[in-house]
Amino acid sequence: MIRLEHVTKTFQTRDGDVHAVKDVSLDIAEGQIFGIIGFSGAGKSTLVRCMNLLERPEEGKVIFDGKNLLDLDAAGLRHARQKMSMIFQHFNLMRSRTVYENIALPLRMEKRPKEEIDKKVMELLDLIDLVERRDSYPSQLSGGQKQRVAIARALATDPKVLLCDEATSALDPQTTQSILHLIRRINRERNITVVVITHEMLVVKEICDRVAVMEAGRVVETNDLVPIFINPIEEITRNFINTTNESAKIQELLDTGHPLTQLAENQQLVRLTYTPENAAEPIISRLAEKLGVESSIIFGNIEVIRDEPIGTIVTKMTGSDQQLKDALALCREAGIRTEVMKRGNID
Ligand SMILES: Nc1ncnc2c1ncn2[C@@H]1O[C@H](COP(=O)(O)OP(=O)(O)OP(=O)(O)O)[C@@H](O)[C@H]1O
Repeated sequence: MIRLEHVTKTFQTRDGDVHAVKDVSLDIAEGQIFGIIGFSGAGKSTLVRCMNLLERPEEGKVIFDGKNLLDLDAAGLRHARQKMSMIFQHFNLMRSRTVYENIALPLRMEKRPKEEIDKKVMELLDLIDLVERRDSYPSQLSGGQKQRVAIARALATDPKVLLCDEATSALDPQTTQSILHLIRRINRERNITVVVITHEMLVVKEICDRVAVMEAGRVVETNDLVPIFINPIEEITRNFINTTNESAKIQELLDTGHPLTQLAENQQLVRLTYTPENAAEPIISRLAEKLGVESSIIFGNIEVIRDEPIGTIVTKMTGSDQQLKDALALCREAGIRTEVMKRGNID
């Protein structure tokens, strides 16, 4: 549906060039919810704005529905943009217009007949569950309600793609959940491809089918949701994933030198991540029986991602240098991901 090929965007500023997006290639399939995650300044907003040419990349191709948008004339681009709607963190509603008028606006700009506009707006008000608030002004609505109106307005022109730039970042967790459910419903029921820009892995975990991780203008890792949780390659990806479970707390305990994380010279602290396929493996007893390595569990957690349970435990393993190395190898052989968080002899 959307393909970016070697997209590069540089801003010229008084302080020099800012390389916001560097050589990014991505493939977003029709019907997918595609997440782009990264810290502030990673280039996510610029990248998504390159998708509808709100920012014009100086290099690369932006292919939407088989056409390179950079080759289109003004009319062609206008037409393509009607099929790609966008919602924002701060909703961007017209404050002087009612809910009804805000949703009707894109249709009025297209000079659609009044009856058609009325039918469409009422259908969308029903979808966002705000029929009763049709005559309210944005200032009379909660943040979640405002975002619902923005979503309805974005859907008015029957887009094929919905671009969401930090759409839930200004909302509380409960409202975030309800907006994410609405986005997922729209995706499923209307077959609208969704691109979600976020700095929160919880958002990715909740609704995305596939995710790209951005760092300093580049996409450093892309994968489907479950594999990226089971086997993240880049450190930044691992850090994002750890924000979705309590195992990040272990890092805090490590950083503050908590007694639980103090190690003797013959110990190592290891995070083990396992999936249903290898969960049956009695790894802790096998380490003891086969290698004589003792393990004490200091943390355990199971997350369910797309109905797939993914377990994490953090263990303190005790043994000689060789035994500890063999322990890691045995875990890996069993398909369990291992990450040594700390070694006793390098305190
Ligand atoms: N119009 C602009 N002019 C100059 N620099 C810009 C412009 N827009 C973005 N940048 C710079 O490009 C880099 C990437 O910004 P961008 O907003 O795309 O990142 P982001 O990952 O979306 O971060 P945030 O979530 O904070 O918006 C930043 O260094 C930013 O300051």
